[in-house]
Amino acid sequence: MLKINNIGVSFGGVRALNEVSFQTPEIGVTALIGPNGAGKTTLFNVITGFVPPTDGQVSFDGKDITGCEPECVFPLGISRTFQNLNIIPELTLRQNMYLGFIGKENPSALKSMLGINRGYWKKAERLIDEYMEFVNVTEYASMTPDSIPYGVLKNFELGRALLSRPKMLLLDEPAAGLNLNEKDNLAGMVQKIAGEGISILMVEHDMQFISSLAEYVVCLNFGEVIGKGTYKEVRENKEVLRAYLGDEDI
Ligand SMILES: Nc1ncnc2c1ncn2[C@@H]1O[C@H](COP(=O)(O)OP(=O)(O)OP(=O)(O)O)[C@@H](O)[C@H]1O
Repeated sequence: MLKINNIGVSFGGVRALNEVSFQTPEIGVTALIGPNGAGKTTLFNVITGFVPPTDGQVSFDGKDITGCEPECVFPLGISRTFQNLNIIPELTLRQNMYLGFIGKENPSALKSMLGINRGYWKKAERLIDEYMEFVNVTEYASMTPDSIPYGVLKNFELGRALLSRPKMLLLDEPAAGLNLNEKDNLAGMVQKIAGEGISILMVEHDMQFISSLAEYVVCLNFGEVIGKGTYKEVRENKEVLRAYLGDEDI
């Protein structure tokens, strides 16, 4: 589905990614792991068009999307969440949910003002209700983010990313900052989403969370792939262990 071929990214003198290649399975969950600064978020930014690669190609569903900007990548069916919450503080949760439509479908503003495309907005309202329900945030719909628990806001971001009904979902540290109960709930949701045929690529540090979900794992260190395969294969990979634990602990 997603093919990363020889990707390199340089930020001035910093080589953030170097000759990164892997392919995600057609369906299921792929985890992208690696120590801090390994290049995980940079790779997400390359895939979603926020950072153009210096070298290499990205293809999705057989289409070359290298260097495509976010507004071209998103309508192809790639949706994402960010490491930090991307929520407008002045808007209610429900109002923030509308942002999940921007860029996928662009209803005419004039028709909306004249009330000609009511059907579109009815469908949008229905989808918003459905996905807020799915991620268990309905009871917070009319509240602004400052009075909503962090775990709820993380769930909300997942729901908003689903609103565009993507083929692939990129989750940047979805379990970060969640308690055990919240992580369990999130794992259940991720499993359901994957079960519906949406391919998931997630950056995550929580190994227990990864082991319970990911069919395929790719490990980066200093911008390079140092291991890929099943969770078990990667966990037993000496280079991966060295990157996480240091030489003396192996
Ligand atoms: N816009 C930028 N300008 C310059 N250097 C950058 C930029 N973005 C990232 N880097 C550098 O590229 C490298 C990879 O960073 P990146 O954020 O992708 O790592 P990461 O694996 O996501 O780390 P973390 O787990 O801490 O989020 C780091 O050395 C970082 O300092």
